[in-house]
Amino acid sequence: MSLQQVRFAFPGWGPTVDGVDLEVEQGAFHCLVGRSGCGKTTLLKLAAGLLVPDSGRVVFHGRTHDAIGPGIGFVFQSPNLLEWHRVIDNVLLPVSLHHRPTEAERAQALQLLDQLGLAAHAQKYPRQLSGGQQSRVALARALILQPALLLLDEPFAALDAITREELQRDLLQMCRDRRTSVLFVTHDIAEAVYLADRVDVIDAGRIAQEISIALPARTGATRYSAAFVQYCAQVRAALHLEAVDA
Ligand SMILES: Nc1ncnc2c1ncn2[C@@H]1O[C@H](COP(=O)(O)OP(=O)(O)OP(=O)(O)O)[C@@H](O)[C@H]1O
Repeated sequence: MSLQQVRFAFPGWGPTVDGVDLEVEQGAFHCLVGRSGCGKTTLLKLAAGLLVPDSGRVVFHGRTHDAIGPGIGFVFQSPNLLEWHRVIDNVLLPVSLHHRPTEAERAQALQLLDQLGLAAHAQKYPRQLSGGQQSRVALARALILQPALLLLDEPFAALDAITREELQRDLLQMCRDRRTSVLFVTHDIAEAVYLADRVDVIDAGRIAQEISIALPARTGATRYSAAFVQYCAQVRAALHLEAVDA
């Protein structure tokens, strides 16, 4: 997926996205980091085709696209589950919009839930789940059609630190296994450095800096490594945040 010289302004306002070039290669994991209001969500909606650029192009699989199709999964900050559907049927929702799910598709949904530690909860309703479990269901729903590209807008922002770390680990694993390309918006510098191959620092609707992250396979120890701390410092500097002395 690539954004080429994308510009966008809300009617009556100055540019929110101001000439962005961004390329997400297959299997790559990119994080967009920036201050509140810098245009991250708008950029993600442009990438999804939920907004249309005033100029420039969004290209997905070689074509300019104009709507979220089966090749793209989207996860919002809140899980947005359908309260009157069981967990399994929430996961199968993107399938149900096209046809009645087959047994094979139900098995696939159950497998996804199993990978996310939710096999025992498939028949429950969303209100019977914790916030972290609901986020996992939203992730499973976004993955059910095996999208080539996953767009996530601060999906773990409302979660406690422990649940968040577990979900970050599971998300990385699932995207790596499927070679899913990811564009992930977050305010959290450590989250971005842990997840990303590349962090794009956004400022006033532009990419202010691109930072490639070359960490070995992420494990629990990664967050305490010198290289990890160094990358966080680099992102902080790009955001003009006060330096943290080692
Ligand atoms: N519908 C709208 N009409 C006018 N301006 C809007 C609209 N939606 C967003 N904006 C403005 O566009 C700018 C960028 O918003 P956006 O939601 O993309 O920022 P963000 O970086 O995702 O912020 P946050 O981190 O707080 O979620 C903000 O100044 C916001 O006020």
